[in-house]
Amino acid sequence: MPSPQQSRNVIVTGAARGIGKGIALRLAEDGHNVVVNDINANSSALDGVAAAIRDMGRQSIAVAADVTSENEVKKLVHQSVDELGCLDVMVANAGIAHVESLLNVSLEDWDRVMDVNLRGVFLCYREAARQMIDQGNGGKIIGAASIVAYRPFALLGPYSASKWAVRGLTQAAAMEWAKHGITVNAYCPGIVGTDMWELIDEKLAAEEGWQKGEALKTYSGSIALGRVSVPEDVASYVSYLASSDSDYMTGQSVMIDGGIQFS
Ligand SMILES: NC(=O)C1=CN([C@@H]2O[C@H](COP(=O)(O)OP(=O)(O)OC[C@H]3O[C@@H](n4cnc5c(N)ncnc54)[C@H](O)[C@@H]3O)[C@@H](O)[C@H]2O)C=CC1
Ligand SMILES: CC(=O)C(C)=O
Repeated sequence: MPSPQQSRNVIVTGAARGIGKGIALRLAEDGHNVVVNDINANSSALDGVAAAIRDMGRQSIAVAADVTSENEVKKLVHQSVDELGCLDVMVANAGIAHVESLLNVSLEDWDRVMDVNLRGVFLCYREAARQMIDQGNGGKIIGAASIVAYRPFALLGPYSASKWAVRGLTQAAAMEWAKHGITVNAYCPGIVGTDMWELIDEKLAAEEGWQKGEALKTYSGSIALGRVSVPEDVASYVSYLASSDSDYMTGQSVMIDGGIQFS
């Protein structure tokens, strides 16, 4: 008989909306205390997520921080530990998309995507690991990759490269931190109906001369299970990664895409 899950203290970045919000609410339902983070621009939405978690009887605070800033990520971790007592699980979810032909991608856009999707994940992984190693009880570090970490989408070149790199970073971190009892895994969603896909659809339409909605329809045609994903699909898998049921799993980036990619 499996033992009941113990309550853990968790940080979820990019949690004001979309997949991050879905993960934060699911982990709170699982009985965990959740610090929710997002960049400043989303602070009232973020406050709403923290309030919803407190309404479930868990502890939660909203901490605005830009994951690309070393100082702000350090403060996010310290503030979370001050509030909750320790950190058991880090979910480095924040990410941005950029749709453009590689021939036209500027260095500024390249850097912006890499800064949020790779540097941001690295900073969250590293600061969480430092805290967990100090605590001496292990921990769980979880990052946002994507199916494009296995097979890129054309016109999402820098984004695909950043997610491919998150997969590599996740493997390296798993190798280095296993001796501290820390597992490191990533989730690879497919096509999730969030604001990010609204933007991708709009930009792909502009690049390809398509109608609004056509890109989403075209790409979602390849989903074996026949529907676009919702944040809760991804959150169920992250719930497993945050639980003791996944204790023997590390360094993996697993697709949760309804059957788009088959590796
Ligand atoms: N929507 C999809 O189909 C897929 C999404 N993903 C990944 O899942 C993660 C979440 O995606 P969605 O919820 O769809 O995106 P979203 O765009 O709906 O939400 C992302 C959140 O991250 C926040 N954020 C952006 N930059 C930040 C920064 N510098 N610091 C802190 N927060 C920041 C945004 O304000 C936003 O609230 C991303 O890493 C994304 O790349 C992966 C595969 C598919
Ligand atoms: C946004 C994203 O990662 C995909 C594959 O849609």
